[in-house]
Amino acid sequence: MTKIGIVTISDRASAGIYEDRSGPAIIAFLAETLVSPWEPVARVIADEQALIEETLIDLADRIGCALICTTGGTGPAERDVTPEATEAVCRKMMPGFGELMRQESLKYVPTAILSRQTAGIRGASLIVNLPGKPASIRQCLQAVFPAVPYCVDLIGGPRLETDSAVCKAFRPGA
Ligand SMILES: Nc1ncnc2c1ncn2[C@@H]1O[C@H](COP(=O)(O)OP(=O)(O)OP(=O)(O)O)[C@@H](O)[C@H]1O
Ligand SMILES: Nc1nc2c(c(=O)[nH]1)N[C@H]1C(S)=C(S)[C@@H](COP(=O)(O)O)O[C@H]1N2
Repeated sequence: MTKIGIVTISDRASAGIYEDRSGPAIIAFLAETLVSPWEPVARVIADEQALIEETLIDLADRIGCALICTTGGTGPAERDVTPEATEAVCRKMMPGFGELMRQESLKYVPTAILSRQTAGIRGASLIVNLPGKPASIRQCLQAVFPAVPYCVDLIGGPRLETDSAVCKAFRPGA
């Protein structure tokens, strides 16, 4: 069964100060979008670079997640280090994901440019950063998801199938 990692990176959600709503929003989006069998592996952690790196490595190398979505820690504040952790564990960066997500987010909030969200490849795992705000999840994933299944194909991951009424995955030549 295809495993998908969901990592909420928030000091306050991980301390129980507020309930994590962004991790569940990622799971809800994937449940609506994917028709091939998959299983979420969710983690809620603090904004600590070493811990983020450890979690991403565990989900990619030990659990074997085809896709890992993070939420939170992408902004300019001192403790926002998710993009640094992502870059540290990835062999290849995929800057187009961040570019498209910021462009799309700008339709909703003028602060979209404050997110340094990016994406990258570690082994056969695609890691995608999302902002922390629960509402940003759908806005960002809807924009990039058409390219996700083909990206996962190209890195040797499992074949992800989407419900074309919700998200039309694009595979060149298919
Ligand atoms: N995982 C989440 N679940 C629910 N609400 C969230 C989550 N992450 C962020 N928010 C909301 O968005 C607001 C702004 O998020 P902010 O960028 O401060 O989050 P963060 O950096 O992920 O969290 P923290 O500062 O606790 O580490 C928060 O005050 C909260 O209302
Ligand atoms: N779609 C969308 N993108 C968004 C936002 C949002 O509400 N919706 N918030 C912005 C804000 S206010 C910040 S500070 C940055 C970084 O958020 P993070 O540190 O929680 O990841 O994401 C930005 N991108």
